[in-house]
Amino acid sequence: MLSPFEIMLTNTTQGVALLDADLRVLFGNDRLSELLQISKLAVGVDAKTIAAQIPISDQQKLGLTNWLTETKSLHQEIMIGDGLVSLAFIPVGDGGWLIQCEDISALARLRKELSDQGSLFDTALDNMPHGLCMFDADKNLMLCNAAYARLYNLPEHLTRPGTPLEQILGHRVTAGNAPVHRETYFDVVVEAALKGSTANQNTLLLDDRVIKISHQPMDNGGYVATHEDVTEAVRAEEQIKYMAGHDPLTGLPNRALLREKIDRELAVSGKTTALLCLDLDRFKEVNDTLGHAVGDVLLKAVADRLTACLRKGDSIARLGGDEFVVFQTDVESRDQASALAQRIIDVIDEVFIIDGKPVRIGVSIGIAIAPDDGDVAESLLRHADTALYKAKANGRGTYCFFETAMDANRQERRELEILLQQAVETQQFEIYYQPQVDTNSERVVGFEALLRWHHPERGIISPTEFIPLAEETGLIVPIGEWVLRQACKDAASWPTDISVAVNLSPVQFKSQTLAHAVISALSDSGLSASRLELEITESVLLTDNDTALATLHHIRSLGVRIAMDDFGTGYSSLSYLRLFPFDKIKIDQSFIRELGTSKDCAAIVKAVVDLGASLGITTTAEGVETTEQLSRVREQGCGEIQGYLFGKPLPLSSVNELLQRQLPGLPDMLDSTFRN
Ligand SMILES: Nc1nc2c(ncn2[C@@H]2O[C@@H]3COP(=O)(O)O[C@H]4[C@@H](O)[C@H](n5cnc6c(=O)[nH]c(N)nc65)O[C@@H]4COP(=O)(O)O[C@H]3[C@H]2O)c(=O)[nH]1
Repeated sequence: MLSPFEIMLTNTTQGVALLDADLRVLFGNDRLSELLQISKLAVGVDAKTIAAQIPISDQQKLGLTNWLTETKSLHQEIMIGDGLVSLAFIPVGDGGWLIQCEDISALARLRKELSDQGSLFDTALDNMPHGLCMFDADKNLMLCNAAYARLYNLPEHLTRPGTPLEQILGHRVTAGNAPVHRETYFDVVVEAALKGSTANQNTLLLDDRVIKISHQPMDNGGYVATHEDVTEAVRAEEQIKYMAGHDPLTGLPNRALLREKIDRELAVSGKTTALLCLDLDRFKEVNDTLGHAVGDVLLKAVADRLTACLRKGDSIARLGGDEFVVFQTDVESRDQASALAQRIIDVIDEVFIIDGKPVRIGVSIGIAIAPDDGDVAESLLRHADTALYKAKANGRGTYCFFETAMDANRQERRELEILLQQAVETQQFEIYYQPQVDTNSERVVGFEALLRWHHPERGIISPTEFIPLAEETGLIVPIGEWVLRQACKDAASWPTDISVAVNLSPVQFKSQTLAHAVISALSDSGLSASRLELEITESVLLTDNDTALATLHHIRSLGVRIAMDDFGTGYSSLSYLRLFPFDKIKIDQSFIRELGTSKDCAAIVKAVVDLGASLGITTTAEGVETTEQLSRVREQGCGEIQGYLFGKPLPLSSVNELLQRQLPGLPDMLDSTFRN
């Protein structure tokens, strides 16, 4: 009969055995045999015999036997088969021993899981690109990862849990990577985090790095923080911001930044300020002839000279191309703005030496005064630009203040620009032809094509009004090509001894398509090249001389004649006669008008005619209106005449009519119908 004690030991889930002082079994339950995977325990068996049966390695067995020999209390975990058991050897009162064995496989699994998780967590933490640290409520380090240590170059002993924040900071101060404003950072941000406030901020370090630090309070009264080196991102952002507000070539602020500055200034100061809009004169010529690289160097040099003209508080910007703006603050009177404008004109007028070559440009300036001409950047800029337009029209190299009346003119010009664009699209043009007459025979030998714009509401608009605009906007290129094609087509239907003269704008020479347009107009119309005459003014040869001359030679080689128009009105008409073999000189009507009154004019006309004769060039007198002028130019020896006396510019239908009347053998067919 088993005692209650034996019943309890027999049925417990633990393996249990009682040994006497000689380590012989007094009692052992089946659970112990099961856990140790040995045969049932018999009373009196020696513990060492039992140990020898346990299926463990010999080394483990030896360890166990040694321990039994030493008879010391022991608590050990042993792997037996797939399971883990905990084995305890506990002394009991009379020198005997209690063996207690428990299956701890489940606990081991749990431990393993935990340890796996722990190492996973450690791996994740140490492989995080950002630094992470946790501090407790007493500002002692709880943990930090490798990135945190790397970020601040912390030695290993300062990354151990328990390290005070003060020590870490002390090291960082010495290493030169503490926050620049460390009092603010530690006293304000860290203290706030310890009091439970979330914080997120970029912190500038002494070594110029920017660290994005996020603090999150924890339940234990401490905080967890992530530290990320965002130096590159912040620098890139700063760079982008800088680029958005600056001109990359000169480094000057751009329009957007200047507008911001002006608006800020105007909103607070209430003082008089001046806005000067600058446009470089002849810059395009430099760019076209010397190349963009020289143009760029010139713009930088201009920026430097302009900057040197400014006082403290003034600002400058480049709006693009050759346009600059100067904002002059604290202007006591208009004179101060005038003085600055004149100073700028003078310094830009001085020769620039670029790549060892002298380069001369100039500058035109439009000035708007705030608050009189506008109290926001937008309107000031617009008005200064309007004044600039006027300054350029006044002859460049000057400055001009904005006046209210200018706005209306500008508006009108803008409207005309839109209308002109529409005119090109809907073909509102017509060519009128003005007869050119042989002085001796008084017979028509050709016609000059003169463009007319029929606007549906405004009626006929004069070419003197729209040609300059067409040149500025570049519309002269399609318009000019149309004139060329149409004039050749019309002339092809006239008698073969009648030629047609077409005006060419300097802008057309820049388009590179001019020679091709001439060839195609001739071949499409079937007009012989010798019946086409192209009239150019000396301004064609003023800029980019070589390209224009090459185009002219190309066109002349086709058999087309080239005439110099408005001769005498430019500065160097005579010198251009040496540059190119012109076929005709057209003496400007201003000389003809004064033939009767000015001796000088008569002398000039005579000299030009003689010069033409010696060079084998025909001379045409333009603007002959009276019989007196006719007899004088005839006396001087002009070969051809053009003017209201012989006929005003006529529509094509009237030209055909006129030509029909001019039958061979009849000297003067220009009757009054065509003269008025
Ligand atoms: N007072 C007076 N004037 C006379 C007399 N005889 C001719 N005229 C005018 O003088 C201008 C002569 O043409 P231009 O000097 O080439 O000057 C032309 C020319 O530079 C330009 N133009 C006209 N058509 C074209 C064109 O198709 N292309 C280009 N690029 N320019 C053109 O517009 C200018 C003005 O043309 P229009 O108004 O037709 O004015 C014409 C003509 O009508 C006269 O006896 N007395």
